[in-house]
Amino acid sequence: MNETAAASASAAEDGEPDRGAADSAGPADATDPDPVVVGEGVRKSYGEVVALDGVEIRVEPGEVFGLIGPNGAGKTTLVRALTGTTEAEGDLRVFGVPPREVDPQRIGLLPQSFDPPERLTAVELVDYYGGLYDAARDTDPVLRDVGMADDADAWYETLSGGQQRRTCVATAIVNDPDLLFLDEPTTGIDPAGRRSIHRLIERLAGDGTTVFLTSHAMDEVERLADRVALLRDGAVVAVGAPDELIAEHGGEPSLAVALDGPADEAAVEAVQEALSDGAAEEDAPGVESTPEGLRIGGVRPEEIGDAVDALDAAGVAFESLAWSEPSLEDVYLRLTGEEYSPRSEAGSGSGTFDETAPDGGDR
Ligand SMILES: Nc1ncnc2c1ncn2[C@@H]1O[C@H](COP(=O)(O)OP(=O)(O)OP(=O)(O)O)[C@@H](O)[C@H]1O
Repeated sequence: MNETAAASASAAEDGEPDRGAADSAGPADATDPDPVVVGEGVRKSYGEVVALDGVEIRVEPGEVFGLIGPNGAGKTTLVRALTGTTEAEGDLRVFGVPPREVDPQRIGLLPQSFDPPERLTAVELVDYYGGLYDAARDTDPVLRDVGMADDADAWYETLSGGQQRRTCVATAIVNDPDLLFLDEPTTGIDPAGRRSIHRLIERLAGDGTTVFLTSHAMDEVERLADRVALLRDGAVVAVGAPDELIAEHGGEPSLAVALDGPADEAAVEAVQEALSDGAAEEDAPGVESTPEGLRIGGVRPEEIGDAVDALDAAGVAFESLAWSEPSLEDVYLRLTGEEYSPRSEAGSGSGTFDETAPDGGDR
């Protein structure tokens, strides 16, 4: 039995859920003034291990709320506490009531690990989970939503990892939940599958579903989340819209210069000196050695040509250049204290260049 079934079962074990109280919290639509999720001073320990250390969190109706943080930060524990699959201290409210009193019909949960109850096909599995609720959507359109219509009759255990994950997402949305918890929904899913899950999340959010998303894929969270909370050592250390967090904590745009290894001190100094030529010291871009070469900070796109001139003047022959804007990944790396790691692949807001087009061509 997985946590979805466990959540329903735990509600049943505790007696009939307090539907009156849940209903009085009102439907989860954009006009609902009450937060969907509130956590104040949430604590949870496993023996000596403090998994949650005073979490403060608030999720508004219709939001896609992203929860990020390093391995072991407490994300899954928080999801479990909010879905009533584990007990935690503090004040937790979902639709205005303690998690175990929420009408299970209103909640969808894709747990991090999923253990189907027995040998079933994808369609049988979604039927099974649909049967746990008073009202469920038809299975076929749910499987279509997650791109599994063509493999509906395949045994779950014979599906690829990505197909299995998409089937799991189907079990989490079969009851058309008002609040959907997705704990790392795209882990192991190929790029096309990820896109289909992203579109599905966008569509669900557009229809008013509140989505609580945990992920290690920063691009995914940056794209999907209205607001993001960064959890570190069991506490929220930053929360805000991705743009706000990037502006506050992401740092500056930079130019990654690929060499045949880390730049030595002399090369860093030479480039720094060439860049500083004529500029006030505080205005000169910062240069630092990286495992791949060196990084010049604070370079705007129109300044890439100047940076290339400085590299030439310093006698630094580079293999390629990659300019990038700060992203949520930079926020994550800075706030978690993990080592700065320049992104090498081109993505949104970034571009790669080679030496034959030092000004970046027609970007
Ligand atoms: N059932 C458990 N028994 C003992 N310790 C646990 C249990 N569940 C979680 N922990 C511990 O609590 C801490 C938080 O774990 P949790 O799984 O919530 O982190 P996470 O942020 O979801 O990590 P990941 O990104 O790796 O999934 C970790 O130190 C973990 O080892």
